Amino acid sequence: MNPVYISTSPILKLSELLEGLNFSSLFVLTDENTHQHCYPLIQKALPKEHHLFTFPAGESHKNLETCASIWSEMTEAGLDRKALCLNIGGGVLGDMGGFCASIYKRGIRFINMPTTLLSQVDASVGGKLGIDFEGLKNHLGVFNEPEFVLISPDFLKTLPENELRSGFAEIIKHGLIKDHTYFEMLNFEDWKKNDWEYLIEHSVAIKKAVVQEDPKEAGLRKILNFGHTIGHALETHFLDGPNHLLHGEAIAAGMICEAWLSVQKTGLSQEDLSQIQEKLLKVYGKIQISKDDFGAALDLCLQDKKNEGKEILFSLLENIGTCTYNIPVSRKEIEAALTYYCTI
Ligand SMILES: NC(=O)c1ccc[n+]([C@@H]2O[C@H](COP(=O)([O-])OP(=O)(O)OC[C@H]3O[C@@H](n4cnc5c(N)ncnc54)[C@H](O)[C@@H]3O)[C@@H](O)[C@H]2O)c1
Ligand SMILES: O=C(O)C(=O)C[C@@H](O)[C@H](O)[C@H](O)COP(=O)(O)O
Ligand SMILES: [Zn+2]
Repeated sequence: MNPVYISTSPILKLSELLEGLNFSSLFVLTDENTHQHCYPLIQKALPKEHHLFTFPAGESHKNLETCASIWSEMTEAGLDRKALCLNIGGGVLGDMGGFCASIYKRGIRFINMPTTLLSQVDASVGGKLGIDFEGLKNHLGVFNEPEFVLISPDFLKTLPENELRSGFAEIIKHGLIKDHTYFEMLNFEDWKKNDWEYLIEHSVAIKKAVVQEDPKEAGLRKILNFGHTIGHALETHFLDGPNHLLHGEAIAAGMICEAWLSVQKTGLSQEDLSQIQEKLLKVYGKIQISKDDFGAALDLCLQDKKNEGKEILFSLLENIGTCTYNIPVSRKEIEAALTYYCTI
């Protein structure tokens, strides 16, 4: 895996790192918010001549149409194979910018500067790139590594609170799947008071260790997907409506449903379920799901990338800190998990 740097002097670090790369031109990608809040914080580190492209923010723009606009811009800017793409943004921008760079002229190099908590602790690390397609999360994509990831916790100063909370869900996931002590030390009572710098470092270490063992998700890496089979289905189902969910909000609900399934299927204790549920509900509350949503959510689970043939395969907990994968779960059982969530 290529290096992940965490630095409180992003201008100095980026200048130094850019010097080591021999590139013909620099293409900088931002969305409308990171253009305003993040680009100015590192502009001084960039060569005066660079090409800046900004697209609209949000999950609903993580699609082929935005990719087409990025590829057109890269073409108009005359980027050759030695060009370098700098992604400044959250998970949407990193996933899509990396994907566009990987496809353009069969691949140019790219760098990730993640600017949300979620992208700093999770999305920027591990080389999963892609976009949503026909209402399916990350349906088109590739595995490919950035030259490096440069994380600056300073970016978080302008991040809206609901986005910070969304990122916290992936941190909670890291504790649940790999590190009981980490889960226990998280502050759920007053979640905004968590020590983000420490959590970024520790979560990146957990994610790196898993990805290094299984970069292309042949097995072990599936544990990083705990909460995501049902979480993605909910995120996608509610994407364009009034009950729109951020990624982490959907995953938080998904983790409760999948912790319940873990009690039924992989021996998670009832006490552990109660603890997980209580802590997640304290931070995220309960999302509005009704029986009318179940059919669409169940159909979406059929498209999960962990599945094999017609079998829906989940990653489930054995206890807090240990996760197993490739557990077949029937439609009926998923429906029961959603019903459980509705009744808590
Ligand atoms: N590749 C992976 O391994 C991986 C892992 C987890 C999630 N993801 C993907 O990541 C996406 C979610 O990422 P996200 O939560 O970062 O969402 P995002 O990229 O949409 O960013 C959230 C919002 O915050 C704004 N923003 C970003 N940085 C800011 C800053 N510093 N100050 C002010 N505003 C800022 C953005 O413009 C956007 O409106 C989802 O599409 C999810 O599927 C990918
Ligand atoms: O890195 C991984 O592997 C993950 O599963 C991390 C997830 O948090 C992330 O949301 C990822 O994008 C999900 O990937 P997908 O393969 O389920 O689309
Ligand atoms: Zn995720």
